[in-house]
Amino acid sequence: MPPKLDPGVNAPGATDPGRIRNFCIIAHIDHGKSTLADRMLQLTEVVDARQMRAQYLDRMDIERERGITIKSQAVRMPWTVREGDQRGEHAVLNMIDTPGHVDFTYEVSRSLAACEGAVLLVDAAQGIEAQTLANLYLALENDLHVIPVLNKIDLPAAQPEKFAEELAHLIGCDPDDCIRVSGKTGEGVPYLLDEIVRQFKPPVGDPAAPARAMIFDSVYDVYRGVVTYVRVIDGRIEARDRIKMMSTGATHELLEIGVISPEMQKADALGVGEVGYLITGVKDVRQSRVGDTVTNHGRPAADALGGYKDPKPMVYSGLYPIDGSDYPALREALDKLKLNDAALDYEPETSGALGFGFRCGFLGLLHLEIIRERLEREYNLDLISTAPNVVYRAVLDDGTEITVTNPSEYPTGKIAEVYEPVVRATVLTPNDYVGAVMELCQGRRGALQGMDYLSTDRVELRYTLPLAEIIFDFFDQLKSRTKGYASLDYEPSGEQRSDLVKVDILLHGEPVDAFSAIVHKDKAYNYGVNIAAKLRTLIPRQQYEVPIQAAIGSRVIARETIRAIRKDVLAKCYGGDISRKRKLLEKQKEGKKRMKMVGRVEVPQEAFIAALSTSDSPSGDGKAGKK
Ligand SMILES: Nc1nc2c(ncn2[C@@H]2O[C@H](COP(=O)(O)OP(=O)(O)OP(=O)(O)O)[C@@H](O)[C@H]2O)c(=O)[nH]1
Repeated sequence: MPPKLDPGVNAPGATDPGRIRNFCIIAHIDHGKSTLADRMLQLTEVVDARQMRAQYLDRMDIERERGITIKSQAVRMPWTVREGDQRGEHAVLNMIDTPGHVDFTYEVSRSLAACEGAVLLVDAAQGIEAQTLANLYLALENDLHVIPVLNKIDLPAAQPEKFAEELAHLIGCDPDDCIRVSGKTGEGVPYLLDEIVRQFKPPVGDPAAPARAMIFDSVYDVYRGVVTYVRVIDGRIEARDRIKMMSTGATHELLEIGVISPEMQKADALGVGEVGYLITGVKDVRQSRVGDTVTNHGRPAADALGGYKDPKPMVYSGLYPIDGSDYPALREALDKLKLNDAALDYEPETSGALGFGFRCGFLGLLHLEIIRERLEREYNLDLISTAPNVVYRAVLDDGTEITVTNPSEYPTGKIAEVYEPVVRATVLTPNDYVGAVMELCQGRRGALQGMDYLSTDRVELRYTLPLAEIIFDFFDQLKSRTKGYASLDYEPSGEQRSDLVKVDILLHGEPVDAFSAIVHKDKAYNYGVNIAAKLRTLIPRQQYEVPIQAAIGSRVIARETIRAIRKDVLAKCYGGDISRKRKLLEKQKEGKKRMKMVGRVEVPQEAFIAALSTSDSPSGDGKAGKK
């Protein structure tokens, strides 16, 4: 690829900040962010038509297949204004791609903090959705200038006039200020690039001050170690500097710095307002954390930039290899994934039912799914994951506080108070489904905080909901009750005191740790009945009667019984050859090996997998599984 960077005034490290525009594109999922980014890469000639492939910036296979962006990237694009009074002006655009999913809100907020402007992209056939709003609020909180853009105007179903009204109403501008584009055909995109130069402010910073750069992403590369993406706020970072991470004080030798356009290109320095990458040879993204400030070791800045937060897992789940001998392989795979994922947290745990595994912490359900899929796909592991749970804080009678990340470790008795995490959720729905949405949220212990009409047929509902109630099938339920029209976004919003209990499931009097769940008192009965009924259909009959009980402490709340059978494999075999009998007995023994012994009960591993893999949630409104 020929370098497209102007070696003169626009060279990295020598660029006048006045020419730079740092921006991001924010949009609801599927509103066409990646497609628009592709068109921009092409129009600015950073990628030529021959090399263009769809979603150029989404590098991970899983991302490409699912069409979602997980990791943000930054691309430097030269652009010469084509029209208007600034015609002919050379600019350097840094497009910072932000992840689109709620699990990664913190990463989104850091990417936004690296920009001066945001292109708010809305599908002209769909209109505003929940994530459009959530992202807009985040952009406004970060003081970004917002350019409203309606995308997909080439679609016959597009209604740009209608949605321009809605969008203008939302951000308080004139409907004519909404730029209309098609990321697919490229229509309107050059004009949008011109407007980016015109409307967004160039970065400001003190070139003479000690260097300060904010990390907005860091990724692990097998060949190069950790690649850290930064935006320089003040001063200058030179290729041979020794740098210091301000949150930990760790120092590193710089091996390389440069910009992405759209592949890595080495540079001598990065100056005020510039966006680029650093490589130091560290092998673990934890040493180069999103939100941290990089400064010069020899001449350090006095204060770090604000906004740094440690990533905190919100959802926990146990991951167990189906084949116990894969345990070391699972450990190795997790160690590798951790290098690239500062938010992944795990520690070994043992389950009576599932054997050796790991308790893993994730940012949310999508994060869990991605990690699980990568483990299965990239490392060839077959895994069972236990039902995800949130983190509870329990205060005991004697005032001790404990954090519970695993329901089976929930203390029995002596609990004074329990707190569970809550989220602030925004649901956008057409008018007709308001009732259905409210019913769902109420059923999940939601508290209505407010309701606004965005237009005559679109309503924004704001709820606080326990996180535990939405991590299972809330989104699926929302979609099915609104025929797919409602959209959801949420963000953590502290914790609340709740009436929670632990429900244990006992097989033949022995608790099965993998099925313990912490649920609201009112839903405990449903959960118990559902799981007991499901297990009854999944566990084969044994030589003796096996009770399945659901219990809170020592109080049994539900019971099912697996009736006894007496299977005499030799029954049909009277007389005859002894070797035939032996063969039958051997065969029976083989079959028994595949069972797991849980206490005195033999449970086929498939029963666990089946019982854990349905969408039935501890919120208790799922139906018992059928065989
Ligand atoms: N007709 C038409 N389709 C478009 C246009 N832009 C995007 N699409 C289609 O819309 C779908 C979603 O586009 P993406 O670019 O993947 O959307 P995205 O916002 O990046 O999605 P996420 O990365 O999942 O957030 C794809 O099938 C695109 O082909 C457009 O201007 N016109």
